[in-house]
Amino acid sequence: MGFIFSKLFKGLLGDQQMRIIIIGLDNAGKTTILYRLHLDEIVPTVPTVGFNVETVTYKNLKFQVWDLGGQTGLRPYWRCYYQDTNAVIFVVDSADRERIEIAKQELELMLQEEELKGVPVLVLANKQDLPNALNDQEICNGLGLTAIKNRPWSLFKISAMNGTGLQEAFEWLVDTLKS
Ligand SMILES: Nc1nc2c(ncn2[C@@H]2O[C@H](COP(=O)(O)OP(=O)(O)OP(=O)(O)O)[C@@H](O)[C@H]2O)c(=O)[nH]1
Ligand SMILES: [Mg+2]
Repeated sequence: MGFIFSKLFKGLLGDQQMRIIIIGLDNAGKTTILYRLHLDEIVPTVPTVGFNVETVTYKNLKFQVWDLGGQTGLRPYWRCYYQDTNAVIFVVDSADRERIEIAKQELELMLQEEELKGVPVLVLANKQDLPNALNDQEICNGLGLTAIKNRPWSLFKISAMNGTGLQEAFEWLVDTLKS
């Protein structure tokens, strides 16, 4: 009985690969975040054309994490990756004050997608190490986050560059996916 239970438990948690996609405007820091999660390292990046995908293991859970290119011409292709997605990480460059409205529009488009109905969204306000970074209240207002009622969501201030906040944010996501 115990063995069966432990196998079942492992099947539910240990062997299951959750699919996560990371989206957001170009230069937000998505690829930097992916490799922070995967290797706990800063890797030099170039703008992503297409995607990067890595398996991230955290607390006995395996995540297949897809990092999608965020340049204007690539954003229409995000929806090609939405099927069977368990969670979305939406990354914002907190110092990019000029484009917060564009980020909001892209977020809204994503939230309307039928394939992502009810899927949790983790919003990462990245680049908090920069002096002119918007704070969480400003990001929350800028993206209109309080209007999101039909899914779990949360906002975390992070810096992929120095690693602050990312673990706490990912912890929220894991707890949300487990519950
Ligand atoms: N200061 C600072 N710079 C960062 C941070 N995260 C990423 N960057 C830098 O921002 C630039 C863009 O990072 P990427 O990870 O390539 O951005 P991206 O969102 O993947 O961009 P696309 O692939 O074009 O969509 C790089 O020069 C990173 O080193 C951060 O937390 N702080
Ligand atoms: Mg990239």
